[in-house]
Amino acid sequence: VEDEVKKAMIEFMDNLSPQNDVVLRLGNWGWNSTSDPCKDKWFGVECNDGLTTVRKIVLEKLSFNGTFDASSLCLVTSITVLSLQTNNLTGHLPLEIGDCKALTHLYLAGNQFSGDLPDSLAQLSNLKRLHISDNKFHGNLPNISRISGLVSFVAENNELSGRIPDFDFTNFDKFNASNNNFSGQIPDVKGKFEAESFLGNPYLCGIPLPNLCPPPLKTEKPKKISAKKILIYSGYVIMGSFILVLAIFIFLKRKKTRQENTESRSAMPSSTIASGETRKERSEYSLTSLESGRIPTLVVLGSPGKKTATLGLSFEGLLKAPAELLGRGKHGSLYKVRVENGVLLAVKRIKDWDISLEEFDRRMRRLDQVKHRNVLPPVAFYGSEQEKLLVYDFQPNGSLFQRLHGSSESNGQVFDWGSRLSVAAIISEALSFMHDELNQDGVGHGNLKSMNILFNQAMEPCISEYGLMVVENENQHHSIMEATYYNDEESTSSQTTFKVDIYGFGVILLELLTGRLVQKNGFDLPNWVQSVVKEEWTVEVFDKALISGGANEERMVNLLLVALKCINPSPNQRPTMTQVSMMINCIRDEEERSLSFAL
Ligand SMILES: Nc1ncnc2c1ncn2[C@@H]1O[C@H](COP(=O)(O)OP(=O)(O)OP(=O)(O)O)[C@@H](O)[C@H]1O
Repeated sequence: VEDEVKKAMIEFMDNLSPQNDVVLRLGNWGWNSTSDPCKDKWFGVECNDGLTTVRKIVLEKLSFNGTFDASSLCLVTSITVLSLQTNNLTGHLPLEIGDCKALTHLYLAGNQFSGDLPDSLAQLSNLKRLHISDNKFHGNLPNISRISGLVSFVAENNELSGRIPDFDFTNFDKFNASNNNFSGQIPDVKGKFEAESFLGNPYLCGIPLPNLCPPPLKTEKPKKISAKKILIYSGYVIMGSFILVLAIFIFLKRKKTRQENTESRSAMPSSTIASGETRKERSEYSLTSLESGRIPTLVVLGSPGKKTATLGLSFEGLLKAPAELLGRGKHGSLYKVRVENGVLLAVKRIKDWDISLEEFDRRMRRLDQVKHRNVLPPVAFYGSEQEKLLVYDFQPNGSLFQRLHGSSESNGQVFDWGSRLSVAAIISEALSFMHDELNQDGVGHGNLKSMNILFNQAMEPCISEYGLMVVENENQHHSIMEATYYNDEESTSSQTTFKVDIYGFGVILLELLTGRLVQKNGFDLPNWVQSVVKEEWTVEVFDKALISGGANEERMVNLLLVALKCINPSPNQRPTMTQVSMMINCIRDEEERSLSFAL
């Protein structure tokens, strides 16, 4: 370990325990300039395997009564875990804590710290656990909700005030803000924490506390309407009624014409259902923007014996059915629709897809020909100039995104290393198959992400929404993260779409390995992993749940290497999906061999 590091650590220790008797004790514990923190195993210090870098400092229950000199300690930028719990440390938490950039765990509970928490805490973007309970911290919390990987915040018994930041509680396993002076509405805790986590804050309100928040104050009194205005409004009403009568007249006339049209089209093949746009009931979504000149048709795909086809799916039935909005992505909205016979469907409504109707029709029929058990085929489609509808069977078991980042109670299952490796292998095989089959057509997935990996009835992962995007000219409207999919010179190649998928798949592998969200509040998973890996191979990247579950580190590193190949900034350097699939299968074979040895 370098001399500067040693010096900084000794300085930090001198401030922690200014009393001589402790310094004497330290004589036996190391912490002096003649020895090495790693090789001579200073008390409370843990290093990397090569004994060159200090990783953890744990100095708990030692009755230290000095101060925390972060300006010295944080010169040791490699520290990931710092625990000074249960001492008698006083003073502020210094601003320089923000320089301890690698920190993942910061435990300061059970001391006499006081003052405001510094804003620089919010710069610790790798932080997972922040425990500061039983101190005298006061003031507002810094914006630590921007730290996307945070899984616990424990701060009971302080004097903290202001609002509780809008944390994303989805990944949290511990949270306690009780016995402080927090006020205002509690943010949505996603049902993960009970009242105990918030009790003892007299001005805090809302779920999960029993006291509801007061309704927002009404600022404006209704104004009196003058006689002049009444006259104007009555004019509008009369004019409105006249327009309404006219509209009904035109509508009835058109309806009659359409009925005649429909009758004359009854000789069409049974898989193509023509329908008019009249309907008495309206479901939550409406297709009012359908252009009038064209009679919309719903094309039902699949063999005639296929379940959904025989259930007599029709466009009109689809429109009438009750629909629930599941999500609004950047490419369109997704609805869960229960059709007449009780079957649940997922209907994707895409607006402004720059694809001709002929190409859309050709593409959907082509996709219908390429079948893989782990790729969800559309069961029907509808196309007009302005919008396209894609109908899929509804998958009841959620997405990979939910499985990784949703609450563990919701599915009651642990997502262990074996299952994650298996998901990676299955999806890579399915994608490799699709890429091979559709190579000539140049149709890739185009929007591969963990939300588009769904678990079917048998809990097998399936790729959904394959081929819904035209990638060639998407550069203009891609998000910041996706911009890295492209390299300017190479983006015009017809193979771009496949390379984009490989990047997307690499990111899914990173999510499986780290358990972290891809991108949130400025956090960028690929960049983060690359920066940690660049320093040196480290287990810090991996999801703690995998490590505590006994996952094999070597195989995790091997999978990480595959992921890094996939997210290579230069598309041409990325492997093909067939190569990726082979690499992952090798890792899976090794895993299986090791399991059979263990038996
Ligand atoms: N067939 C399906 N069955 C059940 N759930 C689905 C189905 N298809 C998608 N979902 C889920 O519905 C939600 C919304 O899906 P949607 O496709 O609108 O999101 P998105 O992929 O983020 O959007 P976009 O592709 O426009 O970026 C997601 O959680 C997704 O996992």
